[in-house]
Amino acid sequence: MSERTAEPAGVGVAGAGYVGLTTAACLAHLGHRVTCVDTDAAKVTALRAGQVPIAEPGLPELVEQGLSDGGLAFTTDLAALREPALVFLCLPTPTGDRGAPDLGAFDDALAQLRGGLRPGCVVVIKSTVPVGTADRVADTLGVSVVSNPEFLREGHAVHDFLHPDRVVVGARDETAARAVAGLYAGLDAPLLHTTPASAELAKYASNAFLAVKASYVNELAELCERLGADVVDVVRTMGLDNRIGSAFLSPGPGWGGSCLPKDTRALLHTAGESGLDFSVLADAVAANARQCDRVVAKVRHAVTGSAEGSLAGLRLGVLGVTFKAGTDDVRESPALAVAERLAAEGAQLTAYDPGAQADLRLEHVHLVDDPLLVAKDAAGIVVLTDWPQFRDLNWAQLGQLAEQATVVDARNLLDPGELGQAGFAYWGLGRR
Ligand SMILES: NC(=O)C1=CN([C@@H]2O[C@H](COP(=O)(O)OP(=O)(O)OC[C@H]3O[C@@H](n4cnc5c(N)ncnc54)[C@H](O)[C@@H]3O)[C@@H](O)[C@H]2O)C=CC1
Ligand SMILES: O=C(O)[C@H]1O[C@H](OP(=O)(O)OP(=O)(O)OC[C@H]2O[C@@H](n3ccc(=O)[nH]c3=O)[C@H](O)[C@@H]2O)[C@H](O)[C@@H](O)[C@@H]1O
Repeated sequence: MSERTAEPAGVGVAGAGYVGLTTAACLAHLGHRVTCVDTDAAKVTALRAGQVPIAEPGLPELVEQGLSDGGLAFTTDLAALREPALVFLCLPTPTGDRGAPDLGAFDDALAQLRGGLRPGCVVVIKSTVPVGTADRVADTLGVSVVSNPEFLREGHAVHDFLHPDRVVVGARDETAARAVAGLYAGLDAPLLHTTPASAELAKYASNAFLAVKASYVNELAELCERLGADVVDVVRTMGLDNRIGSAFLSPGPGWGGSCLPKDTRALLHTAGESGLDFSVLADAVAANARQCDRVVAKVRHAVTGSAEGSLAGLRLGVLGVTFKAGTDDVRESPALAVAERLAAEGAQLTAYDPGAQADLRLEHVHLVDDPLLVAKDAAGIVVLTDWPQFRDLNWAQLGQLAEQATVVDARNLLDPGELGQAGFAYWGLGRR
């Protein structure tokens, strides 16, 4: 169903990744005329043919719709951003030196846009960038700049863009703020007008808070194990308190992905530069590294029967390589971090992931397209990503194929009772 409500406006989008492509396709869906520019020629060619290179539900349909009704166009030519009244910057900001974001791609685009934007153009920063960037961009480009950070989750990108919990517009210029807010007029979401600095910091603060929450629950799971409590019951009890909320309370092999790790590093860097020892956040990051160690230790113990056992030469099956369920993204995947450590101890790893891209090749892991192959002759199976499909596998059959029916469920995804009935020794997190 079309959600065209606002006045059509010419919009340019620089970057056609998770955020840029979603922004472009969704704004076209909302009735705006959008030109999306990416320097990756192969990506642009594919997009022009309606091929969406990332796994995001609903995105291919919106791209197809935009291409066919003419509301959405793709190009490699940054000069196409001279015409639109609003230009979104959705460029990558990966980790650079000492945890600070690497703004190389972002600044390259700025250099190309300098002097080439139409008078009165508003530049909108959607990339996650350090506090002060909007003001710097305004000085560089000589136009109004609005900070409008994005909060979508991978795997839910279209849904989250069209149904956001909030839209934040950080601007010094009231007219520019109104122009950006107007783009979202068709959405039912609280709109916050802030300074650019507050909008920029709110983005980092949100991701960092999620990271702290996930690290808290991972440490809590360890405590549950030591005290003989069940973390599933403990977090269910916590989550029913509205002040805490039930989201982001599942223990796992650590939090990863393309954003939480880099954004926590960036915020720690910013805090450090300003002289603040943001120790709560630093501890959450350190706890995340320990979580990988814990899962590796648990696998060692479960599979060899001893905390000091050797994994050398043992075949292990791995379920999940993406950083979470519902995505094809393996950037900073905790599953791969654990796999790499297991491989370093000499284990031979065969992995299955329902979301991994067909051409994905991994250094330490043999990827297969059938979960049964993961179990074959395995000394143990390790669940590292929370794909719900793993619950529905024929575990009795997996148990028969395995040399040793042991499962380490590093996502607490499976039902221990059912696994027991299927003949497995079950090892979860925080629930022994
Ligand atoms: N991935 C996510 O879920 C979210 C990401 N963000 C932030 O959004 C920004 C973009 O992230 P992603 O979309 O994940 O990145 P991505 O890596 O998926 O996409 C970036 C795109 O920009 C293109 N590009 C690089 N340099 C360019 C240039 N000079 N001109 C035009 N295109 C260029 C690349 O070819 C690529 O297609 C980052 O700052 C990230 O922190 C914010 C919220 C969610
Ligand atoms: O800035 C970004 O890029 C985005 O980063 C995260 O989104 P995303 O990276 O898609 O991933 P999440 O769903 O937040 O999961 C992050 C990691 O935490 C882990 N996690 C999450 C929840 C939980 O209870 N336990 C847990 O271990 C996940 O498995 C995953 O490894 C934020 O949730 C988005 O709001 C934000 O826009």
